[in-house]
Amino acid sequence: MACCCGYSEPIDTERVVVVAPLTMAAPIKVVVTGAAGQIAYSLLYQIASGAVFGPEQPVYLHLLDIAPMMGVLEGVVMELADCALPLLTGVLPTANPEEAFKDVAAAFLVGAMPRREGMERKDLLSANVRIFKEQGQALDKVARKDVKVLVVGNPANTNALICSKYAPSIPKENFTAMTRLDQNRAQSQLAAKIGVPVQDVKNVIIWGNHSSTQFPDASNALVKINGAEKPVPAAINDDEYLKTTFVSTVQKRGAAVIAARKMSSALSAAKAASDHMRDWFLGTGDRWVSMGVVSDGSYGTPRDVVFSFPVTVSNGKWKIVEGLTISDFARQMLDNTGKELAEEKQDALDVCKD
Ligand SMILES: NC(=O)C1=CN([C@@H]2O[C@H](COP(=O)(O)OP(=O)(O)OC[C@H]3O[C@@H](n4cnc5c(N)ncnc54)[C@H](O)[C@@H]3O)[C@@H](O)[C@H]2O)C=CC1
Ligand SMILES: O=C([O-])CC(=O)C(=O)O
Repeated sequence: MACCCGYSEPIDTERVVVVAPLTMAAPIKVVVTGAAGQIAYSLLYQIASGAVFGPEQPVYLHLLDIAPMMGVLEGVVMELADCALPLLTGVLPTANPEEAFKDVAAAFLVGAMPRREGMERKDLLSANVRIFKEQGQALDKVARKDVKVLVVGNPANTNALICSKYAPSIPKENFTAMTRLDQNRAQSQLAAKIGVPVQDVKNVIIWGNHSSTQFPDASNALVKINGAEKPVPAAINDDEYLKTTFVSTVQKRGAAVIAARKMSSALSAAKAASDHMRDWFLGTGDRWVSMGVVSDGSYGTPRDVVFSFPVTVSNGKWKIVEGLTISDFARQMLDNTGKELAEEKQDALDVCKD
């Protein structure tokens, strides 16, 4: 029950020095890498404004980038101050991973080279995977053991796997890769096709790799039409579309944005990163979301690669949705993306040997 001064309980002013309203939790430390880059420029505001960890959770932001970007990062720090955000209790800009990861509860690993037109994301592997080896080692040394790590930098699934491998003291379940942008793209395509608001479509799945082999799967998706829930395949009534145009549009959306913008998706990537981490911290209810997680072999997928599955989240723990029927078409798609992930893993391990 709130009392007249706005605090949740009456305060004994003899004993307590109040520096923040008692309804506020203690601040959590959150790191964003690649903090001087494109995605971070949209993401930082979302984190600091309360959209990710909730309107009652203050955050202390650790911003990591490489030494030559410290000047640019200074400008970002100025802008964060100029936002005058009540939940932002402090900012630490740094080029030192061990300083950046110290005691963090959440890590957005964005910093990595983006692809240019004509490249596949796995072409970034040799350049980027070493970053995730080094950052895994730093997380292992200094982060909280319950840190939730979201890898955004490409190739995201394999980078997340490598990061986890080099942070053996942190549970594997705490490392995830972002396929939420693909999920959001898929949901948006389906909503437009059916002619409903995007929030009325749910349970579309992204299986596998955040690459052009991913399988956007609408076979279990539901849509609300005139207040009643209906399977998406019945609402669209065009299996050929769902197996071809829908799949390839989502698979190639990143490349389409690069062709148009000459730079890769950033606004939508930041929104997806916020969605992913918010759902991981605050839960999903019975809604399914897609996350790249270390595979336990569910649905006949290769073990020990970071594979995107449908999950639900409660109490900060994700759980793979079980018992879905896999059609022959889906089987082929899952096998194909799983094979690519197994190959990427081998390539990444070879790079990390040096
Ligand atoms: N998983 C997904 O759905 C998506 C992933 N991406 C990927 O996210 C990554 C970042 O994209 P943008 O922000 O657009 O790139 P950007 O080039 O604008 O920014 C990247 C930043 O990372 C920094 N950086 C490089 N090495 C670093 C290191 N070792 N430690 C810390 N920072 C480092 C760079 O200096 C730069 O400031 C790319 O790999 C891109 O392909 C982009 C969109 C969606
Ligand atoms: O396409 C890219 O390189 C960036 C990305 O991962 C995406 O937009 O999905």
